[in-house]
Amino acid sequence: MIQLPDEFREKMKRLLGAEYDSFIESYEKERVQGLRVNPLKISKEKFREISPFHLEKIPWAAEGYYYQAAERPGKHPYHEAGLYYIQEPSAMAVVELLDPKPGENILDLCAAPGGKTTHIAGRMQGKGFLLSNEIHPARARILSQNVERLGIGNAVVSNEDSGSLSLRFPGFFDRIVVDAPCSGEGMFRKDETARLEWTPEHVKVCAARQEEILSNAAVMLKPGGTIVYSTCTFSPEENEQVIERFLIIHPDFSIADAGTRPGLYPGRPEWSKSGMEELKKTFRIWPDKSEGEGHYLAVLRKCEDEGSVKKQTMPEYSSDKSVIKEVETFLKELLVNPAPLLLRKEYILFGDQLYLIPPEMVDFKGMKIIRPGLHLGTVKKNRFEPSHGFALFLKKEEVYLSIDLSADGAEIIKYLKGETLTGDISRSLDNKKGWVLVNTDGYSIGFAKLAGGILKNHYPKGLRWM
Ligand SMILES: C[S@@+](CC[C@H](N)C(=O)[O-])C[C@H]1O[C@@H](n2cnc3c(N)ncnc32)[C@H](O)[C@@H]1O
Repeated sequence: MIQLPDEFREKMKRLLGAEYDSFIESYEKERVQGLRVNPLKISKEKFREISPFHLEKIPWAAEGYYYQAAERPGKHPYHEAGLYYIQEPSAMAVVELLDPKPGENILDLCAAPGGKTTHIAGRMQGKGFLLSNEIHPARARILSQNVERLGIGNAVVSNEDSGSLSLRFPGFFDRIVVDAPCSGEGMFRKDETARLEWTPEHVKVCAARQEEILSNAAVMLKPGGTIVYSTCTFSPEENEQVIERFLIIHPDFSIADAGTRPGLYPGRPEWSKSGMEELKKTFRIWPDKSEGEGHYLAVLRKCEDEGSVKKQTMPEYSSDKSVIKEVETFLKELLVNPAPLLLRKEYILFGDQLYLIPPEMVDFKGMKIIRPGLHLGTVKKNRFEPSHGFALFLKKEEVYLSIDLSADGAEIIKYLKGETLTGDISRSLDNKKGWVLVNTDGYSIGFAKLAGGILKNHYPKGLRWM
């Protein structure tokens, strides 16, 4: 049995009373593993058909499945093609409750490594604007890689603190996720560091930080908008008590009634300071009652009549004619139907890197931005080189030149290792030349460049399999 902090055990015993034995026994069970299908790439029905894994439905998550730990889906070509995201099952409840819609402005405030962001983007279907923010620079880069891997084109990845963002985006977002940094008691089965770092003082520090982040989120929400607050911890100080204080300080907010959900249990008013009955409408996932590690969730709604929303200024899009001509020529050569992208004019150049930013993104001068939108590629002298992210965004049927490698074959492994592709594969493209979209079982995974019958591998060096 794993070693739990003594004070944690005592506290949970005090809180749970008769329910304690069952709770503590759950630490003797194996942790459960989940993956979430990425609808930007594949439908869940199709994925079930082609999946080499033994999948079982997660009751509270439309795109979520349990898999067997020994199957290691993180090491499969489908993972590199962004067909799914590996995510702890209870964490999938957050976006279910958020219920994002195509066309909305959505903020994921504490977003790395990207579980909620990739889930939200799947629901948005490429329409609307997703700002995905992470305070720690190294974690923000991992988040950006996951946005790329899942082929997301309408997200901006930023590296800001919540206070700075709130000055920039007052009343701007329809929905916000605050998946707050917490003491991680729900991670104890899988994460030794969370067990070692846990102290009652750490719980208090987390609670103060959560209140600050949630207050900043409140500023950025439109009247009538929704925040989902969540943690992966059990302590009432970071859950019911944070929501209780938030509602007292923000009378323009209330807890939304999200009904009942399979596997989700009511919040505990008796663990708040005032016994606030409304807290019953928040949710808990318990590791002994549901097949998940544990979570707390609250859906908060801002009332409708909050005065006018500040008008935002738009960014200065790149107007460099030679760059735009270069990329437009490239898109016409690559794409069967380039019109939808050619109509877009929201180009931004970061050095020699060209991005197409979501049209709703406001002026971001002075902000720390890791990924300002869809990364189209690098502007070189008299030519344009497409990015890996653009390959993952595209679909096989959208391009003139493509090859398809079986996920079970040797060629895909060669490609993922960065080797040059020769023989039958390049011959299948006759004497053509140019950028070729590489697919695995029909799903885009990267680019190669065809010249003289040889396909030069453009799978990024940093991602290559050893
Ligand atoms: C629970 S994790 C987020 C997990 C993520 N939402 C996902 O689904 O993959 C909390 C995140 O908050 C970040 N964080 C830490 N301190 C913060 C602060 N003061 N303000 C905002 N975010 C913070 C952490 O770096 C961490 O990435």
